[in-house]
Amino acid sequence: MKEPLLRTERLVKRYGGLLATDNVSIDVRPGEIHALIGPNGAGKTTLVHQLTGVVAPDSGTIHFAGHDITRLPTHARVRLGLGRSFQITSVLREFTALENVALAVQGHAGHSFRFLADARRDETLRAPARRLLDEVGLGARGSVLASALSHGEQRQLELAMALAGDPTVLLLDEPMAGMGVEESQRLIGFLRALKQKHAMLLIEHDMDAVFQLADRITVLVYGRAIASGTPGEIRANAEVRQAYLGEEMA
Ligand SMILES: Nc1ncnc2c1ncn2[C@@H]1O[C@H](COP(=O)(O)OP(=O)(O)OP(=O)(O)O)[C@@H](O)[C@H]1O
Repeated sequence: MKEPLLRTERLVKRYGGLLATDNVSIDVRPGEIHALIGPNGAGKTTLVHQLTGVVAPDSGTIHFAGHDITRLPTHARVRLGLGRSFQITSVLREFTALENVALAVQGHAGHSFRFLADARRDETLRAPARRLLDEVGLGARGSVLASALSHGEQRQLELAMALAGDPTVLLLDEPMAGMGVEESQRLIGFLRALKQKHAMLLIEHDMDAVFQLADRITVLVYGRAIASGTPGEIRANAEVRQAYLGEEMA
């Protein structure tokens, strides 16, 4: 079995008397999509916030790429290759898709001395930005203003912007939210193609997408990881069916 890239050990986060994450140990290995599922309030967002450095755990550790990152600030984690997409990326609506990705490439390359206007024209930024747009299926939409993209396309754009940092692990927070069936299916195809280069921790409520995409699934209920395994194992797990999946997967 491959060594994990990202690993938490017994992560605990309390809010007053509530255990939002209760000794959660989870890992992400090279080439895989590991999905984290569970009912509302199970602690998924709290776990991701601890991984990104937004929330400090009360106890437990987080290791990434050979480093103990438990107390590192967010930007240091990003620099090590821990990326995040959705719900934080700031797409500039009045810039084109290509310009947005070029700016993300610039941001990750640390060219902060350049002016914004330059970044939009700079071929050394636009060339990798074009490749990233191709990778997420937006190659033909580079010259379209971000504000004119469909909801699904904006999600693809955010994904391209997250990939600009070439993350070894990508945290995806509900990427399918608000998407129609066709858009979700397209995104599933792109994510599947990307996972060899960018392992992923996927938080998603759309169980069809989860069971299509995940190599492994961990189920969180009341802050506790009650089961972890392949999609087949999770589907067959009596405790999971009772606590969460219910009739949905019957
Ligand atoms: N800042 C906070 N202060 C107090 N309680 C919080 C805070 N953040 C989260 N909680 C509580 O911790 C628990 C876990 O919440 P969290 O948002 O992590 O769950 P979730 O699995 O992401 O839910 P959802 O699927 O609805 O996004 C919930 O009971 C929530 O009310």
